[in-house]
Amino acid sequence: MRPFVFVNIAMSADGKISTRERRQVRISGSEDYLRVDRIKAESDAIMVGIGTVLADNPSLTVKSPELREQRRAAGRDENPIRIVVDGRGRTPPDADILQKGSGKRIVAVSRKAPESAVDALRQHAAVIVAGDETVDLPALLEELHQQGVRRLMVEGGGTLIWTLFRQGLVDELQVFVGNIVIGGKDAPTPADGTGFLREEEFARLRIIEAVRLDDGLLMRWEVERRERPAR
Ligand SMILES: NC(=O)C1=CN([C@@H]2O[C@H](COP(=O)(O)OP(=O)(O)OC[C@H]3O[C@@H](n4cnc5c(N)ncnc54)[C@H](O)[C@@H]3O)[C@@H](O)[C@H]2O)C=CC1
Ligand SMILES: Nc1nc(O)c(N)c(N[C@@H]2O[C@H](COP(=O)(O)O)[C@@H](O)[C@H]2O)n1
Repeated sequence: MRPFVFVNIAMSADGKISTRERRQVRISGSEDYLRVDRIKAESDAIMVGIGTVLADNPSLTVKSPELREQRRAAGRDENPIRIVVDGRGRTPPDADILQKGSGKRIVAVSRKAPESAVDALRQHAAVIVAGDETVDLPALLEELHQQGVRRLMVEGGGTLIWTLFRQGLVDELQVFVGNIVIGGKDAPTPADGTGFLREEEFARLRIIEAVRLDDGLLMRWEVERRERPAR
């Protein structure tokens, strides 16, 4: 068993999620940031890849005091469990995700992570070891489900999102398309990695909602369920 997994990402009108220097850019407007805060507060856990932690240093906390209070009133931690997928244990111990806000943190590492890095991370987070070279995502999701995570939000980046799609582990995709063009063939996109080659491999989506938000567009897609071989 695994949690319901939904991806939320903001991209430019030309399909980029940051610049080619991987510098975080503001793509969402204020309405979308409020929406993101809401869906974060509704989630049991929020997950990013180490590339995002190193590039953006996000805290992934719930920003609205009202939403944090609602979570507390419901007997939950103020913030969802914050998870980093980090094969080699490269999360800096002073990263905002480990330091800012209350609540649980999990760093998921592979068996390739140096023991010294894992020991340092254990001072700030629970560490889950899954996979030999990279993090074994199906095993991680199963473990999260066992720990009570039912609704998992994935905030990026493109490599992690691609791997989840490749392994058939995404249930819903929410994309905010902002009114900017970033350009650059090397600028990251919502699903990077190697990409599918054959049409029968493509993840197929059904539209749930498309609404105007800020000066952009919010699209919600359901991912069609089918057996897809992991490569
Ligand atoms: N516009 C937006 O909404 C967002 C944009 N971003 C942008 O995305 C970029 C970062 O994305 P990426 O470099 O692709 O990094 P990423 O955040 O997807 O992390 C990927 C890294 O995680 C590690 N990893 C370990 N096991 C893995 C597994 N099983 N599957 C995948 N990765 C695994 C690897 O070191 C891999 O390189 C930054 O430029 C950031 O600004 C990130 C989040 C949201
Ligand atoms: N929804 C959204 N819109 C944008 O325009 C963005 N640049 C991002 N980036 C994501 O938000 C994280 C920042 O989190 P904190 O504010 O530090 O909690 C960043 O790491 C990206 O995952 N998102």
